[in-house]
Order: sequence, then C-alpha cells, then structure tokens
Amino acid sequence: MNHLLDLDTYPIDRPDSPACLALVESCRARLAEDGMFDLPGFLRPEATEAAARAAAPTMAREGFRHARRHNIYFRDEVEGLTENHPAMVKVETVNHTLCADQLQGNPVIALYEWPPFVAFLAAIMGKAALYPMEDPMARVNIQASRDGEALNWHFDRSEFTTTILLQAPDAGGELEYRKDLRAPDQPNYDGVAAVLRGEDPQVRRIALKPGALNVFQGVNTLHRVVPVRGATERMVAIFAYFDRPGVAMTAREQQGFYGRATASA
Ligand SMILES: O=C(O)CCC(=O)C(=O)O
Ligand SMILES: [Fe+2]
Repeated sequence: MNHLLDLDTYPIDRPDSPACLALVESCRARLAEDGMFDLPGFLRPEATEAAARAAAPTMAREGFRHARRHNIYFRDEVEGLTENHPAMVKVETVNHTLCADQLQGNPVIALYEWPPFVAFLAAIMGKAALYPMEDPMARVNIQASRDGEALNWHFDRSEFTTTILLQAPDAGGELEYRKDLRAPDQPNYDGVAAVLRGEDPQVRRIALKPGALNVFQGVNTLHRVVPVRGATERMVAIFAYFDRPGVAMTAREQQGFYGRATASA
C-alpha cells in the first residue's frame, strides 16, 4: 500500500505506534471541533492521478448522468413541515456516477477494502468496527461534476461521509458545510432555512486538494458542493461503510441512484 498511500506521514499500517495513535486523536479532535477533518496528500499524487486517469474515459463513456430536483432531505414529505416551508425548498443537483463494478483495478477499490484503512476510520469514528458494503455498485462511487453542475445542499443518510478528491476543477467545486445544524431530536427547520437563504454566518467552505482524505459527519452537517466552473471536471471517490457487515442496496435503490440494478430484489 505504500505506493498508493503516504504511510510515512500517515502510518495507519502501524495502528499501535505512537504516531498513529496521535493521528487518530487529532482526527477525532478535529471531527468534534469542526465536524470535519482532511488529510492532505493521503493518496499519493501518482496514485491520485492514476485513479483519475483510469476513471475519466469510463466516466465519459458510461457515467450515469443523474439530474434531479430535491429538497435537502430527499423526501417529499417531512413530518411537521408544510410543503411551502423554506426548509422544503427544492434545489437542483446534477452529477455523473461510476459504481464500484465499473472501477475494477482502480486504486480506490484496493484502498476501500484494505483492512488497516477501514480500522483507522473506525477508530476515528469511535466504532468497534466498520465494514465495507456487500453491494457491488454502492460500495465505492466516483462522482464527476462538470461546468455548471453541483451536488446541492443535503444531509447524508449515513452518519459519516468518507471521500478522496481525485481531480479538482478549474474553479468552484469547494465543499460548503454547516456543522451540527441538526440533532436527532432537534431538526432545526428555521436554521436549515437560514442556511438555504445564505444567512448563516457559521457556514464554512473548504477547497480540498486532490489526494486529500476527507471525513465529515454528513448526517447532521448540511453540505453542498459549490457549482463547478471550467473545462476540467471535478472527480471525487466516495466510500460507503457500515457498522455491520453485509449491507447492500435493494434493486429499487440501485435503480434510483444509478439508473440500473445488479440486485434481484
Ligand atoms: O463531493 C463531495 O465532496 C461530497 C459528496 C457528498 O456529499 C455525498 O456523496 O453525499
Ligand atoms: Fe453528502
């Protein structure tokens, strides 16, 4: 893995070493403080470029273009909200997706399954263990956004989101986020509406560098990707883990996310 990852700076292959324990601690502290941490240069530049180069022609040929209008919950009905509440406002998302079954041999697949990486993430998230998905499509995605496109404001369904930027666009494409905007017992609809109106001073923006590992608490952190500008597409690898083994999408979910299905039910 040393040829793919900068294990000198981030010694996750030696989990009991003082350096790795300190790394886990600092990531945990940043997650608690900022709702997010990133590790620049985690995936080495050559591996990052190789991953982007391998994905680009497949993306052009068979990437699934997904355009949709949605509210931040991806749901038509939300308890306690009328249809015209400002938190229900619809935004537009357009992106292009490759699934794990279209990424054979890509370095991001090897990384996804590498046990020390999975254990490192689990330690940071304070879980006894994390497990890769069984789903042949959803386990790893590469998403591309082109000129004018964006992944608009949303909360994630999973507690944490783990990504590595593979290619930065010429302009735009930053991640904007508002930490702790809601809690399990406090949906904070007025706060949500304020972010959507551009009136929340606590919204932050981060310009990730290719190769950076980025982890954030997407379930309570409202976030979006700022619209991309220019001829270079933004490409990001997205890793899905669960705290139990064997998780897979239904055929219906696959169809909804990817426009095709490998599951039979
Ligand atoms: O593209 C990114 O940086 C974030 C992706 C994201 O928010 C998601 O996949 O839910
Ligand atoms: Fe997200």
